[in-house]
Amino acid sequence: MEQVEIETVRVAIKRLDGNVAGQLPTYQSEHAAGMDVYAHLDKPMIVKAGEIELVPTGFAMALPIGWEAQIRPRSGLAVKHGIGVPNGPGTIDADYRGEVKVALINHGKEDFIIENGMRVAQMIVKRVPIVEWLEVDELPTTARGVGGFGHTGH
Ligand SMILES: O=c1ccn([C@H]2C[C@H](O)[C@@H](COP(=O)(O)OP(=O)(O)OP(=O)(O)O)O2)c(=O)[nH]1
Ligand SMILES: [Mg+2]
Repeated sequence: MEQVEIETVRVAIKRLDGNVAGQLPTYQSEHAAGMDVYAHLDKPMIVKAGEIELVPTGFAMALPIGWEAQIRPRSGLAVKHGIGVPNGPGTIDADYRGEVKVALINHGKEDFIIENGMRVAQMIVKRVPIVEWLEVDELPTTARGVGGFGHTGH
């Protein structure tokens, strides 16, 4: 694969009580965009059909200021079992020091069992600019203007 500019970022991560044997998020392939995130459970959890559960991961982190993490669904779980992330992508703020948790929703017809160590979602770490509003009376015009929500056709 062609080597272009690669950016790396160091992020402080902490295993929470009981996560000594647990796994921290890991890339599953050499150039994966997302790191898979593991359920950290004492006993299996059930996400009943049509319901939402919050899955603990056993870690907390300190993202650098100006960065965020996104918790996204795994396609395999979505396609095979109807498992999604209801707040997807979930947002982890740079100032959050609590346990990272994964909200899962079961859109399928069958209850879904989560075992300890199951890869329940994936996490992407991204830069996010801090916005300063510049309030104006008139916005710059564009060809699109106010057209949206299917304005350009199908
Ligand atoms: O999938 C997620 C989404 C959020 N969080 C944690 C980290 C995030 O920084 C915090 C707050 O999330 P968010 O801002 O999305 O939720 P809120 O409802 O606005 O809560 P708050 O008022 O605490 O910001 O919850 C997770 O662990 N997993
Ligand atoms: Mg919030």
